[in-house]
Amino acid sequence: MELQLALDLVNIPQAKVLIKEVEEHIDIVEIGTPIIKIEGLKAVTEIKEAFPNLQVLADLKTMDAAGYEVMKASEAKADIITILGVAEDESIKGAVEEAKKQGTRILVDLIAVKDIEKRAKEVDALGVDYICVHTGYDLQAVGKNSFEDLLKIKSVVKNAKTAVAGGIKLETLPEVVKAQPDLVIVGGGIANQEDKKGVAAEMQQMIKQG
Ligand SMILES: O=C([C@H](O)CO)[C@H](O)[C@H](O)COP(=O)(O)O
Repeated sequence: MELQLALDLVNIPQAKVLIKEVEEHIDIVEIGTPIIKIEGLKAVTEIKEAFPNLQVLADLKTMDAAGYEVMKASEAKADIITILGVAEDESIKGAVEEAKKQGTRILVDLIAVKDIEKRAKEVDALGVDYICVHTGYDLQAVGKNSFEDLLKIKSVVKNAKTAVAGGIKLETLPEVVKAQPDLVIVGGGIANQEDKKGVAAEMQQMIKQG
């Protein structure tokens, strides 16, 4: 099981300060969709160059022109790139094909997918690397989480690694760890805490104990 820190509501200099504080306790750093929209793919390049030992995920949430976007994010030094599960199969196939050429990996984000099990099975057959259940900020705001969805995909996904994101905190992490995803994605649960390093260290320990 790996820990990914998601950074969404910061700029590049703020991201660097935050990563420095917790880098020894995380495996992957996510350059979130809002950062990429505001700063561009140079955010991915700058973070990878500053932290070469961390894997960097570019949260593009690609919906179309997938091969092209994966090519550009790979050239910007991303290790993992996200595409939406609601995208067409052709887009997901294009993303997988380009990632193979570039030596990068694809994470499918199932945000807004209605039939989670059906779509997880379909994208698993398309050869993606990770399949992620995700309750976005706007559904978290009305009290939803992804824990049941994680159990659903764990029962059908055969090839890809499973991932979970959306409002995970230190208090809810034990429930997540019990379901044994391959990747746990935490944004505000670390980034918005006073003692970021302490929280990341505790999370890392829980994840390692599995
Ligand atoms: O992907 C995300 C969201 O859609 C905003 O871009 C977040 O990175 C993801 O939800 C993890 O962040 P938290 O929910 O704060 O843990």
